[in-house]
Amino acid sequence: MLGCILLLGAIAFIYVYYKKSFGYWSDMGVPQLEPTFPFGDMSDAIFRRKNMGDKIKEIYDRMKGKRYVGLYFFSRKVFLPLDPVLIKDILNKDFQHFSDRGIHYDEKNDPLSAHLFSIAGPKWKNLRAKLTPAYSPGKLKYMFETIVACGHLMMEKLDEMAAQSGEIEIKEILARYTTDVIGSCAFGLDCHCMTDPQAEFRLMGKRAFTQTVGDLLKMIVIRSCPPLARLLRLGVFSGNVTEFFNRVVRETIEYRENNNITRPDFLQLLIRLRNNGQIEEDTEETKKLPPGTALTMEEAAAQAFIFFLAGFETTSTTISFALFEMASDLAVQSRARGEVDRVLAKRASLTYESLAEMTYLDALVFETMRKYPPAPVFLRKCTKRYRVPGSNATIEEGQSLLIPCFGLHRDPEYFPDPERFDPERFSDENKSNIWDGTYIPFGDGPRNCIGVYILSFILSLD
Ligand code: HEM
Repeated sequence: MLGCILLLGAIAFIYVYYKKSFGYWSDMGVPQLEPTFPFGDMSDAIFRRKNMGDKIKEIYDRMKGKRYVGLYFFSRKVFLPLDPVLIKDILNKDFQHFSDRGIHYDEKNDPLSAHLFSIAGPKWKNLRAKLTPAYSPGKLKYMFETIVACGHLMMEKLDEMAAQSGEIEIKEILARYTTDVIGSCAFGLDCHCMTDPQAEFRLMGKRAFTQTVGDLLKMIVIRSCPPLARLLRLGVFSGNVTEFFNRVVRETIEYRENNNITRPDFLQLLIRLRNNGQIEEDTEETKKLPPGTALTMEEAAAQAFIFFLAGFETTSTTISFALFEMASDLAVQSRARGEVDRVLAKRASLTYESLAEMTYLDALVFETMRKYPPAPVFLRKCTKRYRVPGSNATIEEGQSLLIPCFGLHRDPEYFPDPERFDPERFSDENKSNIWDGTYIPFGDGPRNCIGVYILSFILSLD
């Protein structure tokens, strides 16, 4: 009996607490929706009735005309800026207030989660500066031949499949292609995904992006109560995935060091960073950073892991949508094919330089990422109290922000007739008409996508 009374009391207390919390934004004069107990505004996304990108776009469309909206994830307060000028300020000019993403990581118990995408504060700043040269176009030139070789292998596989009857699941083939590419460029390993659909790298990549009910419950604990997640030692990824990537990186590094092998790949750059704390001669900027940046084995594994994770799914999704649009519009397809044929006719084989001549293909990829941004919404965490310019609204330290990339990209005010696929929007004549801050597939500001140069290779060489 006493137990029942205590339970009812606790539920009543939580209910009242949530109800009070749900008035936070409107009390501050920030527009909000109608949050429901206990999930706030996010029950559709939590229960997978809608994906997060679609849910935030729905809110974006509904609240269009406002500069920002206040949301609730359970009782947590989340700020959603809608105005591209404000978004640009948050990501660039006022970056010092929003330098983190607020993604859970646990260096001690789950070191693979402590990668460039998730880590925070000075540690991120330091590592980003040290890793930036590894992602530069100069360093990436060495990957060119590897990517071309993976592309040839895929063409052979597609020819073989086309000769048989039946459908081809192109997204799966492309995921195997991009896994092979990233596997060679990041780890220097031949992952064999194109020849073997059950290759371990492919299975692990698939597992990392699949969410089981157990994963969902774990995520709810991680997002709503990070200290409890740490106490329970909940890993962000499944145990198999963590164990696999830690092992691959450790074994490969040890093998290279014991046998004095060096290879022109991302792992080699990490090995140098691990041993020397730097990749290149220190620049004026990196000299100013605090010392002690040499990576541990676990930290190196985490950086190779994010290179893999951030790389293979985003690029295979983009190529799949580009192929879908080309299959749906033969004029677009024949223009792209004509350009590739013209450029290739000038040379015996594909070269690094020839990519720069494929301007229509470039525009086509840009338009694909406008219509189908692989990261439809991305995150920031407020690290220093922020007064929203031109208003009385404030964002407090610790609160999260969602950046509505998908909403902006499909907003008819910025991209007329947004459902129409039209690479001409990104032609040399037209691209200057795109409003600043409305096209952000790679994010923006100091914490934008570090892989921009690599992916232009992977996408164009397909
Ligand atoms: C179509 C392909 C890709 C898209 C659309 C994309 C998009 C993004 C976006 C939106 C972010 C967050 C930006 C922000 O918060 O402002 C990001 C971050 C990041 N991306 Fe990509 N990405 C792609 C491919 C890649 C590739 C190929 C790599 C590496 C091989 C990569 C590595 C990363 C990393 C490490 C970060 C975190 C950077 C940091 O926090 O300092 N991405 N990406």
